[in-house]
Amino acid sequence: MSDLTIEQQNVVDAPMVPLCVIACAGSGKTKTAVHRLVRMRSNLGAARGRVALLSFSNVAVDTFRKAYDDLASSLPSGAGRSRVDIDTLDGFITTHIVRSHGHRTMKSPRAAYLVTGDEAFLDGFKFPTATFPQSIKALNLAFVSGKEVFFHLFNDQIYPIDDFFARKLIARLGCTGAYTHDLGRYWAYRALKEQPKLLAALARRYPHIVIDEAQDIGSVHQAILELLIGAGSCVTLIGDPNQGIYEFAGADGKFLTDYHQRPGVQQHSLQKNFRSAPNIVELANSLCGRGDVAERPAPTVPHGAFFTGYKRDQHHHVFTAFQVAMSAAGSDAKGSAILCRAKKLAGTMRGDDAPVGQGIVKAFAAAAMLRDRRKDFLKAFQRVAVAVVALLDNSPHSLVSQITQLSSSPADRELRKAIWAFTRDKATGLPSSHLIADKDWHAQLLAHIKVLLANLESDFGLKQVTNLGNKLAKKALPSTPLISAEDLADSNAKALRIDTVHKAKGESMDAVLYITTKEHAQALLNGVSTEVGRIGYVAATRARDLLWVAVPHNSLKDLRPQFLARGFKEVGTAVTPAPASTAKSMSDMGGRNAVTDD
Ligand SMILES: Nc1ncnc2c1ncn2[C@@H]1O[C@H](COP(=O)(O)OP(=O)(O)OP(=O)(O)O)[C@@H](O)[C@H]1O
Repeated sequence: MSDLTIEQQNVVDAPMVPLCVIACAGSGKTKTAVHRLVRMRSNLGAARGRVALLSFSNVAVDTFRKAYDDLASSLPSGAGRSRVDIDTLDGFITTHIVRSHGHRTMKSPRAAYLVTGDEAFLDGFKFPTATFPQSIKALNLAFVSGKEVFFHLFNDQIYPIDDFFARKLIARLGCTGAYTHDLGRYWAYRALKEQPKLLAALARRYPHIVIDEAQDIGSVHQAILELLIGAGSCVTLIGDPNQGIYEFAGADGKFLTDYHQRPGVQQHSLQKNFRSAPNIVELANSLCGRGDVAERPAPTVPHGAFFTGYKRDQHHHVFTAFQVAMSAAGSDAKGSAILCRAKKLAGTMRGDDAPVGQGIVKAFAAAAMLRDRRKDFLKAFQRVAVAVVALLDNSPHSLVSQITQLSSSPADRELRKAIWAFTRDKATGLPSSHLIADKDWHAQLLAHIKVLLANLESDFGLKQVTNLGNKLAKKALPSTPLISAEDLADSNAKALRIDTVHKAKGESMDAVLYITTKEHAQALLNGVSTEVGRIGYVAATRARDLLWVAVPHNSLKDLRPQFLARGFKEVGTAVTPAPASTAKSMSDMGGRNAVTDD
C-alpha cells in the first residue's frame, strides 16, 4: 500500500466510523476506496458482518471488483475475504430488498420483476399530462422536504404528476409484481419502512457501506440510506460535489457536502490530481474555486486547454483539426473522445441514422444496427427480447424480465440462451444490417423468426400470435442496406468516440473535444454552480493532456475574453494535416495572433 499518498492513506487508516471524503477530479477515488475496503474487511476479521462498496455504473463496479480481487489476496485467509459485496447502489437495493421482499409491500402474489418499459402490457399503465398520456416508465419520484413528490421530465422541464393519481397507478402496477427502475427505489423505501424486521436484518448484515460517486445519490436513494443509518449501518461517502450532474434526477450533492456535519462522521479530503497536466488542473481549479495540486509534471508534448469556433453543421472541420492536434500531442485515439451534453447531438454527430421500419420490425432493425454498428450486443439482445415477446400470444407480463434479467430458473436460462443465439447469429437469427433492408433483410428476418417461434413453442410451450404477417409487415424499410455506406467504409472520423459527458463520467482520456452551444460554453466558464456548468467541468476534467472546447462560431466574439481569462488558448480549425514537425507550433498556439479564424 506504499504507493498511496498521505491523504489517501489517511482515508484507508481511518477508524471504523462513517467518513465523508470530498475528493477532486482524478484524485484516485477508485484506488482509495478499494484499499479502504480491504482494510475494513481486515479490521473486521472473523466478525460476521459484510462490507458493501457501491457505485453508480456497471463499469465502475467491474473496475472495483477487479481491483479488489487483486488486492484482497493480501488478506489472511481467515479475514472473511469474500464477505464483501461490490455492486451498483440500485443493484444492491434490488437484490436485497425489492426482489426478495418487495412483493409483500407491493401486494403482489409473485416476486417483483423489473420491466424495461417497452412491454406491450404497460400500455394500460399511463398517466395524463397537458399534452398526451405518458407511460409509467416516465414517472419519477423524489423526496422534497421529506415528502414524496411524483413528476415527469419533458424537454428538460419538470412537470408534477397528481399525487393521488400517481399513487393509484403505482399501486396498480405493483400488484402485478412489475416495477420500473425508478419505482424499484420507491418500493425498496416502502418495504424498509413497512417491514422493520427486514430493515434491522439488512443493517445487521451490512454494518459497513461505502458509496463512491456519492454526489449522485438521489433523494430516494438518500431516504433508503437514512433508514439504514438509523438502523445502525455505518455509511461512508466518497465523491466530488463539483461532478454532480444528476440534479435532474434528484441528486443535488447536498447529502455528500453536508454529511461531515453529522455527529461521528470523520471528514477527509483528496486534493492531488493524478490525471491531468498541470495547466488543465489549474483551469479546473479556476472553474471550481479549489486549490488542487497536479501530481504529474507538464508533458513535453503539446498539451493544455484550447477553444475554437465551429460553423453550423460543420463539426467535421473541428474534428479534423482536433485529430491533427491529437497526433501532435501523441494522444491515443482509442483513449480520447468528442463529448457533448445532449444525447441527440451525440447521435447526430456520430451519424446515427433515423430508425427505419415500423412497429416490431423497427425494433429488430434497431437491434441489428446496435449489434453491427455500435457493437452493443447487450442492448441489441434486450431489444430482440422485447420484440420476440411481442410476437407471442398471451405471454406472462414478466417474460421480458425473465429473459433479460439473470434468473435462477433453468427454463428461463434456456430461453435466454435461445434469444442470445438469435441476436448473435446473422446466418440463422437477426439478419445482417449489410443486407438490402426491404428485400433480403426483411425476407431473412421473416424466415428466421418463424424458425425461432416454432422452437419457442416446442421447447417452452410459448405460442406465437395469429397475425404474425401483419406484425412483421414490410413497411418503411429502405431499398438500401440498414447500415450506411459510410459505416461500411468505417471512415476515419468514426474512429474517434463520440459520446455524452454523462457516459464519459469517471473515465480518464488523453484528449477531449467538448462540443458546446453558446449556453453550454457560458455555463462552463461560469463555474460549477449550475448543473450545465458541472457537466462542462466533468468534460474538462476527463482530459489528461489535451482539452478543446468548440463553440458556435458566432458566439466567439462574446466568449473569447472569458476563455482567455480562464487560461484557454485559441486555435483555428482551418488546419490541414501537417507533419509531426508542426507539433511545436501547435503547442504555442495562443492569443488572437495565432488564430486562423474559420
Ligand atoms: N497514489 C497514486 N499514485 C499514482 N497514481 C494514482 C494514485 N492514485 C490514483 N492514481 C491514478 O490516478 C488516476 C485517476 O484515478 P481515478 O480514475 O480513480 O480518479 P477519480 O478520483 O475517480 O477521478 P474522477 O472523479 O475525475 O473520475 C488513475 O490513473 C489512477 O491509477
